[in-house]
Amino acid sequence: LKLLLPKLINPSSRHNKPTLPPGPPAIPFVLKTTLQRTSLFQLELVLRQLHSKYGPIVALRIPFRPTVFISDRDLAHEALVHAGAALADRPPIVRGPRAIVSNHADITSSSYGPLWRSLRRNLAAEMLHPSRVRLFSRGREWALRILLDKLRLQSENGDRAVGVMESFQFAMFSLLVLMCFGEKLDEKALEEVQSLQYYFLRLFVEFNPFAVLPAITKHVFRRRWDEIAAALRRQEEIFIPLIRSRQQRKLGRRQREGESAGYSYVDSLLDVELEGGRRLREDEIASLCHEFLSGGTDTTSTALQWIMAELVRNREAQGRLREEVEAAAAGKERVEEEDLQRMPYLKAVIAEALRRHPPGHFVLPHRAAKDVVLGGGRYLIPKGAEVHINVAELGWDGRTWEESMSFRPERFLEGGDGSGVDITGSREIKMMPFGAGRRMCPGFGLALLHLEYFVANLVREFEWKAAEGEEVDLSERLEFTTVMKYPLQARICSRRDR
Ligand code: HEM
Repeated sequence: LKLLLPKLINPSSRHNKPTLPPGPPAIPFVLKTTLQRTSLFQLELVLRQLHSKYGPIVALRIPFRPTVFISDRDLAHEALVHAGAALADRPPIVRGPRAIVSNHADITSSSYGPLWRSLRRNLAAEMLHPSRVRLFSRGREWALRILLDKLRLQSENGDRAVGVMESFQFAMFSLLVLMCFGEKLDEKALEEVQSLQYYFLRLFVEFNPFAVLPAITKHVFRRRWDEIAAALRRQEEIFIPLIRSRQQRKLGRRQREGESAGYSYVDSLLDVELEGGRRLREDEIASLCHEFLSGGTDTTSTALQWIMAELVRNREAQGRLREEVEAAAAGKERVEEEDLQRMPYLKAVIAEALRRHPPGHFVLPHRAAKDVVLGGGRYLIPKGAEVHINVAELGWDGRTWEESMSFRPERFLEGGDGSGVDITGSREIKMMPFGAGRRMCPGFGLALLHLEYFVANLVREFEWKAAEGEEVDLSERLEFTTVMKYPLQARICSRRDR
């Protein structure tokens, strides 16, 4: 390390060989430990300063695990697409709650290998392929009804503004639970599972006392450890009977009564054959269900809230969208899925909101499986380094986007700077709310469908206005996703009473 450090810090000793990207001097061990215990995502402000000092690629010289931050679209494309395979790994998960919750069986934190491949292929082909997604159109109608009923009740509040995020989350969660377990759970059960999900999500961004020496810290923070273990047990108590019920159904011995769907994520997981022919255990299936529910609900409802917030602020955009929706679904009770294809402005509104307010400001951490060189041979990302890409900064880059901080859906229509943008980033990256490359979010198609279907119907059903005399505040706050600091309060007036 002594030999290496001067070279890393002093660029003149480079001799044109690729070197670690620029950055502040070596970070002492104490800081490394703190970084590991808190979330790197909380460093966003510090990073902005580092990027303005060192440029679009910055390395923190953390001993044994240099950590690289990228906020430039070409470098991001090089890292995620060209060098995709070498940077498709994930850092090992820090021990403690994160590891217990994922139970070493989820897609998100699996290293780039056979387990990840089997699980991801199963999710993509058996659940998220358009032919599978179509199986749940009745479920989407049902979830939409839940949402509209809740909002209608809220709108009876006269002209007062009401908070809408909880209703968004509940409807989205009900739908994901139906897709996951094939069952419509009652409201009480749904609320309990949902509150457990939020409990686990918070663990990701809170201070993690078990990251260092868990064998000791778990005794020091005994109460907290026991509380997490109890929440996990409770989640399994709820999930495992639901999993068994699908297994019985598969074996032709249907046990549970009530409404159930013909297909579910659990059904696909029961059929997964891992390397060596092993099947997934019940507790592993439970972890994957947890991942499906948390991955699918929180991000999508966060995005939905940002979209509706922008539409409340931009009455002109809301009016234009409503006209498009009315024309495409004329004479129908609801906007149906096939109508969405005739709504370019709706797609533009959603793309613009995802650019301006990506629910995740960073992709999940990537890890270099071997030495990788980026920036035309200039920067070395050594094996074992962590790589973080700043999704939000890419979408706000003034070199790519005109008036990048304004909400202007028109830019995604013909002739605009976002026209024809490839959201998967395979050709080039201009924005990447779902990441890009091998680890890109497999749920992006489903998320876009849910957003389009819900937004079109929400705008058709209600007029959305700000609270009397107030403007919607777009300040941000980091939870698991980047949410509205002041959750949206809107006056929602049914358009059926006009
Ligand atoms: C608006 C909604 C959503 C957004 C903005 C979003 C965003 C992301 C991002 C940025 C990543 C990390 C990519 C990377 O590390 O390079 C990711 C990964 C992932 N997402 Fe999503 N996501 C959304 C919805 C969903 C849905 C609906 C599902 C599933 C039903 C899902 C499942 C996953 C999974 C399993 C991964 C891990 C992929 C892997 O490691 O291979 N997401 N998502």
